[in-house]
Amino acid sequence: IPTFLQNVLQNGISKELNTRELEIGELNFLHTTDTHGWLGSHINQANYDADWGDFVSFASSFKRQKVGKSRDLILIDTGDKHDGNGLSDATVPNGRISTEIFNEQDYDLLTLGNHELYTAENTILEYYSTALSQKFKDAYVSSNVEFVTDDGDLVPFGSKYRYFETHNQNIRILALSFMFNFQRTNPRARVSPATSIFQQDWFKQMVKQYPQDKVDVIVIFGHMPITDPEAHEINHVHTTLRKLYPETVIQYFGGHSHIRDFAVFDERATGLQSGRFSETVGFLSIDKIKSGAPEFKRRYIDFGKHSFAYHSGVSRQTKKGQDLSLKIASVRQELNLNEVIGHVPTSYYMYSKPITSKHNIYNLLVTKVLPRLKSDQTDETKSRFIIINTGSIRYDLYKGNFTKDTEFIVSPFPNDWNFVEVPLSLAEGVADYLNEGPVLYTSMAPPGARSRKRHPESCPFIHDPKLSKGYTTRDDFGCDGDDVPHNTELYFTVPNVVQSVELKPTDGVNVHLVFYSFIQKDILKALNELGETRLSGFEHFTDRDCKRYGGASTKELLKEYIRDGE
Ligand SMILES: Nc1nc2c(ncn2[C@@H]2O[C@H](COP(=O)(O)O)[C@@H](O)[C@H]2O)c(=O)[nH]1
Ligand SMILES: [Zn+2]
Ligand SMILES: [Zn+2]
Repeated sequence: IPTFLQNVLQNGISKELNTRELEIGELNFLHTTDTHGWLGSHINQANYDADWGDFVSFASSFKRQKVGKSRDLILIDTGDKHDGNGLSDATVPNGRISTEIFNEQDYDLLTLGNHELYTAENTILEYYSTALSQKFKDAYVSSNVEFVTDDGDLVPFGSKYRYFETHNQNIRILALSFMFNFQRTNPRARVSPATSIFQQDWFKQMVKQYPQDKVDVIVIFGHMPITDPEAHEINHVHTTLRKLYPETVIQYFGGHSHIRDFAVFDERATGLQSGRFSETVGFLSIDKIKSGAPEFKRRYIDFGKHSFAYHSGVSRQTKKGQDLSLKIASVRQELNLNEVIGHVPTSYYMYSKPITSKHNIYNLLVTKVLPRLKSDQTDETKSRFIIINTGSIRYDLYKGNFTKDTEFIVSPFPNDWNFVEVPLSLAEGVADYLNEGPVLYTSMAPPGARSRKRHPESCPFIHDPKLSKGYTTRDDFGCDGDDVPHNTELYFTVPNVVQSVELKPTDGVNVHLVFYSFIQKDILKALNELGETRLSGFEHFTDRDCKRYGGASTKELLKEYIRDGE
């Protein structure tokens, strides 16, 4: 048999033989988060070859074939539904068409992420098209985010909580949803710190109406990391809830940090997080709910046709799923997402290669792409430092066609360039300051860059020719969470910012410090802290000193670089 066929046979068979089962219990959950517009599958990664039509088919077939009528299933999503893929970002406003596709999934509980809060148009779209929709008006919960109406009134963003009984076993569920303490909302929304809601009247009333003896499971789902080494927000929430409901099973579903994660909070409470970009469907089951000794099982399902067929026992799509896949394909055509702009000669990675490697995407940007930036506002005779936050890059750049979709996938944010003229002695210290100092105002690194180090020991290194690269997740239950075993991928740490430096033989001592408007507050903070320690009689820089630099976005510069070839 030809080698390629041997590989397919081996891989296919080994995948079947090695796929870890879902341990179905009394109460079961499927969870997605941080999908960021990835509803059309991953063309460059076979592990994740399912689209949203496949996922809609899977949920329905899994519920019918595996969960059945004697047990219950709850579908949950925890936000961040655009910014990162052409299907969402190539429309105005972004998410206009992808929201309709996303909402075809029959979620029982859903909420928003911080990416629904950066711009007013996204917030308004999310509120009216999903939170208030006929389909989701009972399912949409946000306990600490409020919407600002046209008249300036603050109203709940969906329901503050949801109390319901499951369809088959009448398990009594009390659901609340929290956004992390996100402080960059646009004027059409307000986020209150999660723990502040415990003092609010509606919450006290809810506890009175639904005390412990009226609730079997509390579900806390939201755009908040399950593991939060810096702020411990979810742990503070758990401490208060456990005081109010000392015996009740509490199940958390988190998001935002883009990792597969599972945490044990206590003997009756666990938390699950299900990755990013439709690479994962999180599965969780709870058994012996009323026994006082509940049993939790978790699984991270590769968002792929093999996994969906394996776990549901059905390989054919439902009619609804099939129609949705056809719609996704036609929307991709309509938006020209397959239009080839150039060819990427080799892959460039965010995490899998060290920042010094020419196969690291940040290395590519600072050495080849950012120096192409041309200002349309000022001269370029001065030396210049161009600083970007690494979180502005969202995905590896794979060898092969660079399409219109690739632009949005790799660098979706608009990112205007600003600059400030500063002494060289300050400019040369800013990047190190931002990389070594505390997180100032903006989380600048890519999501998940910090959380990967949660468990000091990682899982045993796997390198098996029969397996493909993919997630090998270590969590509080160990290293068997992923449904398909994969070869270990290396992860190298990513700094908060990277910079390109162009020193020119000019007589002046001042240089141009160029940066994204998105991180202006952090840049000014760094400059002023450095100025105070390094320069006597130093006067603080302010927003007034920052000017528009103009020029093409990183997305445009990268496209031009690829189109022009090496
Ligand atoms: N340069 C920019 N970076 C941005 C922008 N919006 C977000 N980000 C970065 O993304 C992550 C947060 O992503 P999430 O999916 O986990 O919410 C964070 O690192 C931000 O720095 C932007 O407009 N420009
Ligand atoms: Zn996200
Ligand atoms: Zn987020």
